[in-house]
Amino acid sequence: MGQPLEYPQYAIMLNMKEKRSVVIGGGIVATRKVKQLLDSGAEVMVVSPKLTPALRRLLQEGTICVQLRDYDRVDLQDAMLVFAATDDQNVNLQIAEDARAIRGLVNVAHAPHLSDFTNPGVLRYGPIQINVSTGGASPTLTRHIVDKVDRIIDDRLGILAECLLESRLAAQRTIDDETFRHEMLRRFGDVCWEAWEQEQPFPEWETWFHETFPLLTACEEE
Ligand SMILES: C[C@@]1(CC(=O)O)c2cc3[nH]c(cc4nc(cc5[nH]c(cc(n2)[C@H]1CCC(=O)O)[C@@](C)(CC(=O)O)[C@@H]5CCC(=O)O)C(CC(=O)O)=C4CCC(=O)O)c(CCC(=O)O)c3CC(=O)O
Ligand SMILES: NC(=O)C1=CN([C@@H]2O[C@H](COP(=O)(O)OP(=O)(O)OC[C@H]3O[C@@H](n4cnc5c(N)ncnc54)[C@H](O)[C@@H]3O)[C@@H](O)[C@H]2O)C=CC1
Repeated sequence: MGQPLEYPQYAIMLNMKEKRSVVIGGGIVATRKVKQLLDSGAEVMVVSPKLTPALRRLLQEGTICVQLRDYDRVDLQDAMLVFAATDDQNVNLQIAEDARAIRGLVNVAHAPHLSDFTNPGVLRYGPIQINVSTGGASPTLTRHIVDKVDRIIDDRLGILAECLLESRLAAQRTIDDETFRHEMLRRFGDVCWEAWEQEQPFPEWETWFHETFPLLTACEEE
């Protein structure tokens, strides 16, 4: 069961593409973890004598590897992330100990205070990801916060993030002076943010830049 954490958790965004994760357990919690890992491009192995229908389907499709038996410490070989998600607390604790011996990072489903990492509630809008954590205090509270944030943010903000990425790439190609480029991107980002808040159309980078610096553009064209 949960206990207060000694320190706030360190926030990090992991690129899981082709990285190996092992999920021990084949129940409801394990299924949720597997889906989230697959969404992030991870390679997933599940170890459990029983599987939910969703996990069975993923096995049949060849999307995950499965050892259809009880956990054994060899299962942790080469795993970057380990999920101890069985309904047997002693097995979960043994997995945590074994994972630490091989320096893997472990999530213990029944004990946030014994976990190296926990999963936050996640909201995605295009490239934007908003993560919510209560430090293990209350997953129900996490879900309410997620729902509330989702009522404030919309998909247009995801589209804006994609447009801003394009404008940054364009600016990196065309403006050599770093200080000036950063200042321009900051100003353009502020203008776009305002447009999102006011529910106005987003300005286009080239047009905005040329309108803001007509003289500069005229010099360039000469
Ligand atoms: C520490 C953490 C570890 C981790 O899993 O990483 C953890 C641990 C535990 N969860 C428990 C219970 C529930 N978990 C959920 C749901 C979610 N749990 C998630 C994360 C986390 N859960 C991490 C901390 C997050 C934070 O810090 O805020 C979410 C946000 C994301 C995710 O799982 O990916 C996901 C939202 C899914 C969605 O939005 O759909 C529900 C609600 C539901 O299912 O609807 C319930 C039942 C109601 C309740 O208890 O509130 C129990 C008690 C078990 C028992 O009593 O036996 C423990 C163990 C303990 O606390 O001791
Ligand atoms: N982190 C979270 O969000 C939550 C955590 N929990 C905790 O997670 C535990 C698991 O919850 P559920 O998935 O709902 O349980 P579940 O009963 O659906 O699944 C348990 C799974 O563990 C497997 N298992 C049991 N012993 C095993 C072993 N020795 N080796 C490999 N697999 C083994 C079973 O075959 C089964 O597939 C709960 O007991 C609870 O403590 C519960 C709810 C949410």
